[in-house]
Amino acid sequence: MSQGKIVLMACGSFSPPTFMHLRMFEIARDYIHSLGIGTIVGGIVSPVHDAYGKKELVAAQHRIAMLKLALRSSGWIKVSEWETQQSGWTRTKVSMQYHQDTINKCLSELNSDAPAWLPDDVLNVNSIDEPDDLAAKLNGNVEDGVTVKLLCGADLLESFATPGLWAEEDIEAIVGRHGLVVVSRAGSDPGKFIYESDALYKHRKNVLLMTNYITNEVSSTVIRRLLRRGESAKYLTDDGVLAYIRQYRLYGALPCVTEAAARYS
Ligand SMILES: Nc1ncnc2c1ncn2[C@@H]1O[C@H](COP(=O)(O)OP(=O)(O)OP(=O)(O)O)[C@@H](O)[C@H]1O
Ligand SMILES: O=C(O)c1ccc[n+]([C@@H]2O[C@H](COP(=O)([O-])O)[C@@H](O)[C@H]2O)c1
Repeated sequence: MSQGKIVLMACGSFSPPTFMHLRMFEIARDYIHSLGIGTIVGGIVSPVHDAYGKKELVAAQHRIAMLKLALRSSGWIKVSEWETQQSGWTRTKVSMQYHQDTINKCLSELNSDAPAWLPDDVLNVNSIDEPDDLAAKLNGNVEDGVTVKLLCGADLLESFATPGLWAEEDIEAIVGRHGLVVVSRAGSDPGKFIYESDALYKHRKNVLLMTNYITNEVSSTVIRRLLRRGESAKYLTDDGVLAYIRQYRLYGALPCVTEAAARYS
């Protein structure tokens, strides 16, 4: 059944962004399209505030600049600076609600200012109703407007069980009111995790699980490790991101030994 217009939102550190962070948007869009369970009208990457205080979290201005470099060829995924501009860390539920409310305000009020993070197609949302959506709307199965769903990897889903990290009522609201789209690695079992959580099990219709069969062990940790050892991180993230890291000397990156050798040989 169609779930109407969807904007996928990924939250995290993105320190630095990897190809996998962005690849998961493409995987999710294809999957949702192929099942005919909604129309993806945009994607938003929302880097966390500096106050989140995770190890090796470089300043938001750098993480935003790197994300923009990595996304310069994307027509549908935008970076939202909103979380990083607040006075402190914002819980994910609050951020999702803010982005959803702002999108729907832009859609309903012709003269409202569109924020820079608004994906281009969102404003065409009323003109791209698909037959399935129209039918579902007529049957009262789909609400007008856009729903922001949380796009995440299985590790973020599993962090829901870390004692004291997420508030129970926030998990309930994120899964119940918005919905989750989880990209997991072959071999991990997020279905079991959902089964074992009362809140997730209750709203399991709102959790879409996708297995990414293309090996995807690339993480920010891996890139940082390679860089501080002076090894090549090429093809794990955008060349522009790597050039930016070197320009601003982030993550203790050493000059890449093999690249330098190739240049002078
Ligand atoms: N290889 C991957 N496959 C699927 N999802 C991923 C992958 N890497 C990161 N993600 C997801 O991207 C989002 C942002 O993650 P985050 O910024 O913590 O990246 P990370 O690479 O895991 O970082 P770090 O290595 O610094 O912990 C999370 O939802 C996370 O689950
Ligand atoms: O909203 C919450 O309660 C909450 C609790 C823990 C983590 N989060 C979010 O989850 C993301 C975790 O990012 P990372 O890099 O630690 O995997 C980051 O965007 C946090 O704001 C959110």
